[in-house]
Amino acid sequence: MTDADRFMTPERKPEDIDAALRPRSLDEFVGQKAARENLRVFIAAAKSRGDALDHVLFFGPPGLGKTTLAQIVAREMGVGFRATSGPVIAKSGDLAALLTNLEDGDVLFIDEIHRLAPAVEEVLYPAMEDRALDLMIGEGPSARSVRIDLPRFTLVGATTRQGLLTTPLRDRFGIPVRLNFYTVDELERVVARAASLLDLHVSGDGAHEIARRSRGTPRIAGRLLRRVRDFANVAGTPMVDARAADAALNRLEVDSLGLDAMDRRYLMMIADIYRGGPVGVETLAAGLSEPRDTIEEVIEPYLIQLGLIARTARGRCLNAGGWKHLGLNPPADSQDGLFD
Ligand SMILES: Nc1ncnc2c1ncn2[C@@H]1O[C@H](COP(=O)(O)OP(=O)(O)OP(=O)(O)O)[C@@H](O)[C@H]1O
Ligand SMILES: [Mg+2]
Repeated sequence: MTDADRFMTPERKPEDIDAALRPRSLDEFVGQKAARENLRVFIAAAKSRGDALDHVLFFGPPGLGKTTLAQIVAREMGVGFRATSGPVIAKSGDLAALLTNLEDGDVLFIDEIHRLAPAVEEVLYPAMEDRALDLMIGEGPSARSVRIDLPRFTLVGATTRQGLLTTPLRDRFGIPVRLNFYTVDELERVVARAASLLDLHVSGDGAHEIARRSRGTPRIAGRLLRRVRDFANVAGTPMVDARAADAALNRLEVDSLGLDAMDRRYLMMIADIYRGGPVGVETLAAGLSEPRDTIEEVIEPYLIQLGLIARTARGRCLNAGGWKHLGLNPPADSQDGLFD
């Protein structure tokens, strides 16, 4: 199974017709309370000064609302929104063109900002710091550098890999915002809101069931809700309650913790072949035929959040909760159980 086939991956898929469910204001945005309240203050302050908002960096696992918040920032500031992404900007000239075409106050959103080419990144430094562009005119001995002033703008960067950002780039963001996995309560509200937008009747316990199996991720909650709706439509169920949701999610092979077949294969590999670990991530990647990045960015964060596995210096280990979830006992000589 490749990642593209995974139903529970928090990564974007074409079928997530996200736009309809995307909250459009800070008030509609559920969860991430600290981030939301801080943004509200910074936006109000910038507006009262008549200034552009300082540059913002959103980082955290896929599907938690980085792009959504970037759009909200522009809307709340009442400015234009231009979007691009790191790998798309091939040459420094492309970025220069984007920057010079901004209108006063605009938000420039760069998704996957950790994937900017180094030469392109160099252009961003003076742009972010001094609102200026340093261009080289001519070649050889007659070459000279000219400085062009840029309109005021806010750079909003998003990344799932904050650790891969270079220090000079990271330091130029005045407002770094970490997004965390959502609580079940918060996801219940995400599900209820999405259900009403989709005109679907979901009971409180139905929303709870979907929420607790959504891997802490609103994108997955939206996706599960759509699939549950399909089952409900075909079965003619007028109201999705916990039983209907549970039946649909079981058919999708999403287990009681929201783990799918890929997660269980990952856990089983550590349990079965490596007796609970430690085992290196490269070894797991080879064994599962998955890229290391997918394992580290997509599979592991939620398993760690649930306390099923631990990342240690010597490799990945299954915790007592991981053994329990698999319905297995750790081997008698295992060190595990000591650490959780
Ligand atoms: N706080 C929230 N409340 C309600 N819905 C949300 C919230 N955050 C995200 N969503 C929904 O989840 C989906 C994914 O959000 P978004 O695209 O912003 O994630 P992302 O962090 O940018 O993901 P990626 O890293 O893959 O780009 C969207 O459909 C959005 O409607
Ligand atoms: Mg995004």
